Amino acid sequence: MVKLVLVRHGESIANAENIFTGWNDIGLSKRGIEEAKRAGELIKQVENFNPTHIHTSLLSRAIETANIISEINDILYLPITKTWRLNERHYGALRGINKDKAREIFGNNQIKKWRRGFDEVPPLAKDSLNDRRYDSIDPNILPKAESLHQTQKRLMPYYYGQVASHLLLGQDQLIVAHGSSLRALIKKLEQIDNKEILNLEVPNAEPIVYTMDSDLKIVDKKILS
Ligand SMILES: O=C(O)[C@H](O)COP(=O)(O)O
Repeated sequence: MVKLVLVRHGESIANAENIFTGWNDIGLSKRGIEEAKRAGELIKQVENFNPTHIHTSLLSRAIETANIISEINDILYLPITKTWRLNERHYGALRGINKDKAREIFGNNQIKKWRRGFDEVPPLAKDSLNDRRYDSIDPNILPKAESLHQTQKRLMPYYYGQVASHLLLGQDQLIVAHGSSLRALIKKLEQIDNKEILNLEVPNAEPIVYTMDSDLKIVDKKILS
C-alpha cells in the first residue's frame, strides 16, 4: 500500500476578502498560517506516511503552506518541486473581483457555472501575465483563463509523470495545491462525473489521505480536520 496526501493551502488574504484569485500571487492570512500549522500536525499523525517528494505550485500561498507542513513534519530536507501545472485554475478577467460583486454583475447561475462547472471558461484576461516565474513556459500554452477541464488537462501529465511514477514504486507523495487544481485531480482519481463535480468542495488545509494499492486503485480515503 502507498499513500498520497493532498492539501489545499491555508486561507489566503484574498480568500479572507472573498476575492477571485486564480494565478494572482497572494500570501497566507494570519489564520491561513495557523491552518497550515494545523494541517502539518494532522499529517504528522497519519500512520505509515513517509513521503519521498513534495509537489506544489508556483504560487506563494501553496509554497508557504508546503514549507510550514514540512517544518512541522521534519521533512524540510525532501525534494520539493514547484510547477505551474499545479497552479490554481486561471480565473481570467475575474481575478481581483469580489465574488459577491461578481454575482451582482454576472448573476448567481453564471458565477456558479464558472466556479463549479467542468467546461465553463471564465472571461479571458486581457493580457498574458508578465511574470518571470512563467518565463520558461511556451507562451502559446500559458492560459488567459481556464475551465476546470483545461486545468485538469495541464495538470494530469505532471501527476502521471512525477507523482504516480513514484507511487508505483511504493513511495508516498505529498501535494500541496489549490481548491480547483485539487478538484481537477480528485475528479480524475475518483472518476467523479461532470454533474457530481459541481458539489465537490476542497476546504483550506484539510489533508486528504488516499491509500492506494499497487495498481494505484484507491482503497481508502480520509479527510483530516
Ligand atoms: O482562486 C480562487 O479565487 C480561490 O482559490 C478558489 O476559488 P473558488 O472559491 O471559486 O473555488
